[in-house]
Amino acid sequence: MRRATVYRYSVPMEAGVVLRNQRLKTRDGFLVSLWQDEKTGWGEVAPLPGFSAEDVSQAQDAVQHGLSQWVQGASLAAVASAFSALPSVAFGLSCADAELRGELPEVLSTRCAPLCHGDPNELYARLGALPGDFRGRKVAKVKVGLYESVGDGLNVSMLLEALPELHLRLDANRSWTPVKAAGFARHVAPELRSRIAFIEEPCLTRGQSRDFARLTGIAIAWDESVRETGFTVKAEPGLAAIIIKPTLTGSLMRCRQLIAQAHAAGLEAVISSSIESSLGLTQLARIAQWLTPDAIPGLDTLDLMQTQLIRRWPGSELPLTDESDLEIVWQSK
Ligand SMILES: O=C(O)CCC(=O)c1ccccc1C(=O)O
Ligand SMILES: [Mg+2]
Repeated sequence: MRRATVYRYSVPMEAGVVLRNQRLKTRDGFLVSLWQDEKTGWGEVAPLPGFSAEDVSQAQDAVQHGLSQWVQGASLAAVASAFSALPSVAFGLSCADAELRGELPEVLSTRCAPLCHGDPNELYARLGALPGDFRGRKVAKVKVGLYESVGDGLNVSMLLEALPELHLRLDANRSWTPVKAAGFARHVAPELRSRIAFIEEPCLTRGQSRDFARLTGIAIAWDESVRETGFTVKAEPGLAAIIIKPTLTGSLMRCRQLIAQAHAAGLEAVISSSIESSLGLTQLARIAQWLTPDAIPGLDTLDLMQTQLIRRWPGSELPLTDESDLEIVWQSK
C-alpha cells in the first residue's frame, strides 16, 4: 500500500530579498510526503522565480501526475527521471523516494559557507568564529557585481587582509564586462588572489571568464553554465569547481552523476541552495555530507525566510510551521 500527500506552502521572505531584479516577497512551493509499509519520505518541490523554467502550477500538475503513477506501482526514480524538463519536480520527488528507501543518510552538518553582508563588525566576529574546513580554511562567500567592481575589489582585499585564514568564494553571476572584471582584479593584490577559492561566473560569456582566470590567476567556477544545454563537465585551466543547485538541476541521480564527473575531472563540486525551506535545506546538507564531504556547501539562505517548515535547521531560532498548519492540495485515495 502506498500513499502520497502534497502540501502547498508560501513562506514570507525578509524584506529586500531581490533575485535577478525582482523582489521575492514569498517563497512558494510544495512539500510531498510518501508513505509505504510504515515508512515515510519527504521532498520539496520549489521552482525558483527568475531561475526555474517551470512555474508553481506546472510543478503542481507534474507532481500530482507523478505521484499518482507511483501510488499505482511505478518506480519513483523512473518517474522523477522522466521530469528532466522540470528539475524542481525531479529533485523533490527523487529526494522523497531516497528518504523512503533509506538511501539518503540522516547525518547532517550545518556547516556551510556564510554569505558575507551587513555590519562589518558583526561580520568580522562571525567570520572569526567560523570553524575551518579539513584543510583549516575558513570559507565564506561574497556576492560581487552589484555595485562598482573597484569597490568589490577593495572590499574583498580588506576581508582577506584582516583574516589570514579566510578563503573567499565570490559570485558575480555573469555581471562583469572584461573591463569591469579587470577593475576588480586591479584592486586585489596578487598575493591575496590564491585565497579566492573561486569566483562564480565573473563575466557574461564563458570565454571572457576563462580569459579573466588566465589573466589574473584567480580561479573560476561554473554555476549558470552547468545548467545550460550542451554543457559537459571537464577540467580547464583556471577552473576550480562546479556549483550544483539541485532544485535547478534535476533528480538526485542527475546530481550524483555531475558530482562524479566533477570529482573524476579533479574539480570541486559544491552543493548549493536555491532558497529552499528548512526541509529542503536540511536535505541538501545531508546530500552534501554524503556526496561531497570535503566541500563546504553553499546553504546560508535560511535567514532570508521568516519561518521554518516541518524540520528544523539545527540552531535556528526561526519559528516552525508544522504539518498540521500546511494546506493539503492533493492526496492519493
Ligand atoms: O550558493 C550559495 O552559497 C547560496 C545560494 C546562492 O547564492 C543563490 C541562490 C539562489 C539563486 C542564485 C544564487 C546564486 O548563486 O547567485
Ligand atoms: Mg552563482
